[in-house]
Amino acid sequence: MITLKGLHKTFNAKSGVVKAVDDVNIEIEKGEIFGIIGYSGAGKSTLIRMLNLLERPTDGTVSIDGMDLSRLKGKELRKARQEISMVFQHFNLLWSRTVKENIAFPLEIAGVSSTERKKRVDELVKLVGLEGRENAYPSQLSGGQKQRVGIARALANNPKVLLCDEATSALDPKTTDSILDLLVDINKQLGLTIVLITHEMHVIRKICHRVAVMENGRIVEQGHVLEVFQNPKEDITRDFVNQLADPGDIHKTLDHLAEEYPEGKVVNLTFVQESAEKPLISDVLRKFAVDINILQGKISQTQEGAYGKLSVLLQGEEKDIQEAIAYMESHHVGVEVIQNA
Ligand SMILES: Nc1ncnc2c1ncn2[C@@H]1O[C@H](COP(=O)(O)OP(=O)(O)OP(=O)(O)O)[C@@H](O)[C@H]1O
Repeated sequence: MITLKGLHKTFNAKSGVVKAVDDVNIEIEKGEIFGIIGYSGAGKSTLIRMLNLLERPTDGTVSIDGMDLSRLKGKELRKARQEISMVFQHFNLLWSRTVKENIAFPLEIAGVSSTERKKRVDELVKLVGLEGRENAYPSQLSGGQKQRVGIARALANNPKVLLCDEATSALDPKTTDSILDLLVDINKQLGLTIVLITHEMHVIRKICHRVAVMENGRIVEQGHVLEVFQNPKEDITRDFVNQLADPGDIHKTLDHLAEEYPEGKVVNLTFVQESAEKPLISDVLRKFAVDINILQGKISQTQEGAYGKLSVLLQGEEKDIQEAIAYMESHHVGVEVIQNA
């Protein structure tokens, strides 16, 4: 549905030429939630702004449903843009307008009659869960409610694509989750294609079907979320995946264990889908002469199934440990020896 081909954007800054986006090629399917993750300065904002031509590519094409946006100008471009809406990190609401007046704004611009507008605003208020707050001003709303207004406004003209520019970065974790749940609901109910940019792997884990990792303007890795989580190829991707493990004091624990059990092996196990739901640890304990000490673990859901990470200390003869590791690998569990004491 969305095809980005050979996309480049260079800026002539005072400090010299900046390649903000460098040869990006992505194909996004209809109805999919596609996430682009990267650190600050990676080029995410520039890339997402090229999807609705807020930023014009220096080179390459952006096509939506086969239509090359980069060729459109004036009226045609404005019309095409109605199909590609955007939600912003800092909401970008009109502070002197109430919730319903903010949501009605894009309908006014599109020339929708006042009766139709009222009907549509009522639907949207319900859709985003803002009943009872219609007449409030943005300053009277919580961050999550403000973003709900932003989402309702973005959906007003029935777009085909919703672009989310760090839509939850200004929100606390609980509110972030409620907004992410809302985006999943909308994606399912309306079959809307969602493209989001973020620096948080939690956002990718919770709602995306596929992910692209961006570094220095380039997409260095992309794929289905669970595949990328289980088998990250690039160092930067591994760093992002490790955000999910919440290591806390794990390094201190590892040092301590290394001293106490010099014959042990600390390993990170990664489980996805079915392997996350099987009693693998008890199987290993039954079949092999090893002891397992669980150091930390977490299991969470993605759009495509369960994803679990477990750090354990394996103790026993080297041969038995190796056999246990081979057994786990043969059951589609990722095994990474993180410390060879
Ligand atoms: N209008 C501009 N003029 C000059 N340089 C720019 C411009 N916009 C972006 N850049 C540069 O392009 C690079 C990518 O910026 P971009 O904002 O797209 O990254 P990002 O991944 O979205 O980071 P952040 O989350 O911090 O916004 C940076 O080096 C930035 O300084």
